[in-house]
Amino acid sequence: MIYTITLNPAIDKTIFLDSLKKGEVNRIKKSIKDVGGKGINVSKVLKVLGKESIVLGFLGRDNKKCFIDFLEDVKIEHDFIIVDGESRTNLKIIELDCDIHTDINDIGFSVGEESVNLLLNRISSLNEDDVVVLSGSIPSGVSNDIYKNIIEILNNKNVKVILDADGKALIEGIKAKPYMIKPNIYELKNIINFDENNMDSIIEVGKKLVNQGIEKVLVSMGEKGSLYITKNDVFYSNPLKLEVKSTVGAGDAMVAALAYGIKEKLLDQEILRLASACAFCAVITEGSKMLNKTTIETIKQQITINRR
Ligand SMILES: Nc1ncnc2c1ncn2[C@@H]1O[C@H](COP(=O)(O)OP(=O)(O)O)[C@@H](O)[C@H]1O
Ligand SMILES: O=P(O)(O)OC[C@H]1O[C@](O)(COP(=O)(O)O)[C@@H](O)[C@@H]1O
Repeated sequence: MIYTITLNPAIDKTIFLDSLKKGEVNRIKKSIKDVGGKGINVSKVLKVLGKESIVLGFLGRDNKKCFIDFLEDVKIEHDFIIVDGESRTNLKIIELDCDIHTDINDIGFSVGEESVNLLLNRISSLNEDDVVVLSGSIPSGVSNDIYKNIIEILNNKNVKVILDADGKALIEGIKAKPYMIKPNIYELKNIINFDENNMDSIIEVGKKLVNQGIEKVLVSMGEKGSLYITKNDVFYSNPLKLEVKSTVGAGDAMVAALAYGIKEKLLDQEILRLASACAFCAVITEGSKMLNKTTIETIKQQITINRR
């Protein structure tokens, strides 16, 4: 089974306005809401790809219904630890005049030690064939080394872990050597300094991480495409020129393809092709709505992968 772990779920509220004027009253043209948070988004894409997954993590008691209703509606299994308070709402601002997309992500609820222990116990029951996705920010009350602790538990059981995190959670997490990581270029820059305009420099950083014991590193570079670095290969997925509707969930769509690829034992090149197709499909989809499988298949045919 694939388990996705979302410690800090979110309702993504996307608002569309002509342009954001700081210090003034702004009028919204249109707004949409999606149930999100990184792990939940990964499970949504896995569902579209035809793979079952179970969503674990924390959920705020006060608005848990909208998450649970949505997941049950799309038939995604879940087993959350319910905590006091409300799961956050993250604001995604789209300025139509200048096509600038801005994310404002809330801190979220606070989680107590007892809830953390309940989650760690749940994770301890996973087995060798399982794949685990750990992604997103860490809520307050939870230590920055939670991902490191979880990876250590799972590595001891030979469970493959994909880590998609930022800042201290990523720095700590990679110390435990997860099977895969999917940093975007900014997340990677936060942990190691390199020249982001030089592809060889990015590859060198990826190889360094692989030499430290992380098997595969997928570096996503927004509109510049992505690099997949493994022990023996480096593949580059070329960007596609698309009408960008929302980049929210593009990284999560890639992570879903990584988990799918592990389970289906796909070749690295095919994993990258699928990851790119899912990401591009997310980019042409409004908010973080469910993707369309046929669109993913169509985009897949247009993707060029080069060995570097
Ligand atoms: N503006 C864009 N134009 C085309 N593709 C994009 C764009 N933004 C993201 N993507 C696609 O989505 C992938 C993930 O996006 P990225 O911004 O790097 O990750 P994250 O969503 O994790 O921050 C990219 O590698 C690319 O394939
Ligand atoms: O946990 P974080 O880092 O605040 O991120 C949460 C946000 O990430 C998302 O999962 C989108 O992530 P990506 O754009 O990186 O795929 C949103 O649904 C959510 O609002």
